[in-house]
Amino acid sequence: MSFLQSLADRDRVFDFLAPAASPVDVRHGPILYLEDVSVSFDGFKAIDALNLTIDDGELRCIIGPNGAGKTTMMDIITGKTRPDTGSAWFGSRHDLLTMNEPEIASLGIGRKFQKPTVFEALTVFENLELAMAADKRILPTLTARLTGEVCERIEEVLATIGLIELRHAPAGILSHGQKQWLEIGMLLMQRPRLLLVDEPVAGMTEQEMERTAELLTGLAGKGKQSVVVVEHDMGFVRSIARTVTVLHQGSVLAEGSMDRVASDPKVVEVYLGTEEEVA
Ligand SMILES: Nc1ncnc2c1ncn2[C@@H]1O[C@H](COP(=O)(O)OP(=O)(O)OP(=O)(O)O)[C@@H](O)[C@H]1O
Repeated sequence: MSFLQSLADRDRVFDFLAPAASPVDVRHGPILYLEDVSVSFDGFKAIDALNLTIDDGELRCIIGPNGAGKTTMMDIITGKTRPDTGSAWFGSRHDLLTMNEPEIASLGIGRKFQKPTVFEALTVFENLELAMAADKRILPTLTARLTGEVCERIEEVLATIGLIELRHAPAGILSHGQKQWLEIGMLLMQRPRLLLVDEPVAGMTEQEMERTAELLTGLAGKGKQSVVVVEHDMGFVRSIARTVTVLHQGSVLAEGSMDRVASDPKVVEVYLGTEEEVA
């Protein structure tokens, strides 16, 4: 069938005309809701009856010793790992356990892995442009109007991540911290509602850590993004944390303000004898 013929086919739904996934509904509850989630690997319970609730616009830090289940929890939220039991909802409409990874990403859940994976030969601007093109709901070449919108969004994101001056620089010359911000920017291009960020400040200078703290706290907000940060650096967690969740052996050991969890004897006990220190 020719393209013109296919346009005349009244029953055909084109990808670029299809409505975007129904928006996340947070009117009556949290943006992310995990209930009684468990998963075992070869009989070992990596996640054990985990309950976690993240509110719209919240910035949540997740801490826990090595092997506590932090990565596995992120894998479950993004559809990479399917739990054996439990439920996982994105707002009140989207049952995450019925969806695959691309479907979950297109709902507005973005994940930033620890190592930055920007395209080094492309400029900062081009990296952001490419991130937008990866959004199947937008055809960047469709019309000039769309291209204008894309450019506007890129400018907004450049300002948010503090890389306006470096927009034409190849990503390969950026510092480690700047690459991390660019990758966060690439996620922002698709206007996620929930950002999962894994160890964002590992390997950063003090100054870069401060800038990252500002960036992440600035991103979180009702109707903007909710941000979940998994981080080992306790100084950084203290600098950004409102609510901290401590994972241990696949379930929540403690939750509350940094001061509250840091003085919880159960938390002190699991961190004793490890390299990390809750301070
Ligand atoms: N695919 C898998 N197969 C077998 N075991 C796994 C698998 N994924 C995770 N595990 C185990 O599950 C437990 C939880 O691992 P996970 O990586 O989620 O912990 P973590 O809190 O992210 O640790 P870290 O801080 O070291 O990254 C660990 O004991 C790990 O060895």
